[in-house]
Amino acid sequence: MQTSAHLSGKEPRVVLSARGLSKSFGGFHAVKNVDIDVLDTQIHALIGPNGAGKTTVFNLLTKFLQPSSGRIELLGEDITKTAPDRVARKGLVRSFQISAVFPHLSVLDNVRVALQRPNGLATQFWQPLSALDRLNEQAEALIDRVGLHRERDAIAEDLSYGRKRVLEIATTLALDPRVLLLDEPMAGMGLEDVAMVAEIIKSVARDRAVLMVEHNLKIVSDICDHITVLQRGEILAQGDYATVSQDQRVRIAYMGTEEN
Ligand SMILES: Nc1ncnc2c1ncn2[C@@H]1O[C@H](COP(=O)(O)OP(=O)(O)OP(=O)(O)O)[C@@H](O)[C@H]1O
Repeated sequence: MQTSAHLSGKEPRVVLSARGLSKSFGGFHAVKNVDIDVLDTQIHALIGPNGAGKTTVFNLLTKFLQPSSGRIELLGEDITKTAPDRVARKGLVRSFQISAVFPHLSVLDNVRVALQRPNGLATQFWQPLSALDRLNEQAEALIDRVGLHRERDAIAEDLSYGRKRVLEIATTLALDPRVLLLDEPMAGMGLEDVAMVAEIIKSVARDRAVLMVEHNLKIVSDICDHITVLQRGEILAQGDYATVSQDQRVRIAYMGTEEN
């Protein structure tokens, strides 16, 4: 796939990297010696069978878990020992599950509340929602960007599952992350919502990096520039889809067959 950076002839730079990342739970090595580079303007997929260590890698990168060993850098800065809230403020943001959306607020109000944070209004949460009116223009632009304009005034809990996930992505984008981590963003969606979210992810990756855990290989092949395959906590293969899908070890480990 041609990213905007490729088209402009500029090599995308590494914005998030890990070296020798490992995590043990008791004597069990859930993640072993993982090296990963996430590049700006690229969509990077983390795939692998159940229990491969994908969620643990996400938790390590966002510092929800402290690594047993290894080093993590965000925008060239060592964040190995940085607390998760500071990592988020530095621009590495994970899209949370639907619980992050306020169910009784409208789509517009959810986005306006999310926009408070980058605008330094976080301590004014107790004020009436009308205090957020100056964020309306920005909120409308974000709502348009993710294609929720028709649902602008709908109450979040009345949205379909797919639209709730889109709203969740919008509230995460309100923080303007440099690196966006998405955990199975299309899980449980119908085909129409999958196609829409794929387009949203491609669009948001034009000016940031996206790292996503994804089980659906069709989605991975359609939108991801780079793929890291994990198995039993270790990297089995890395590269573009053509490279990893031709790898015999990936075929056996991930698909359980050398065929296809
Ligand atoms: N807190 C924990 N304590 C003990 N073992 C854990 C813990 N968290 C994860 N594990 C184990 O580490 C391994 C990797 O789990 P992880 O959830 O990272 O895999 P995954 O690739 O995300 O799997 P799935 O696709 O099923 O979500 C699994 O064997 C899991 O049981």
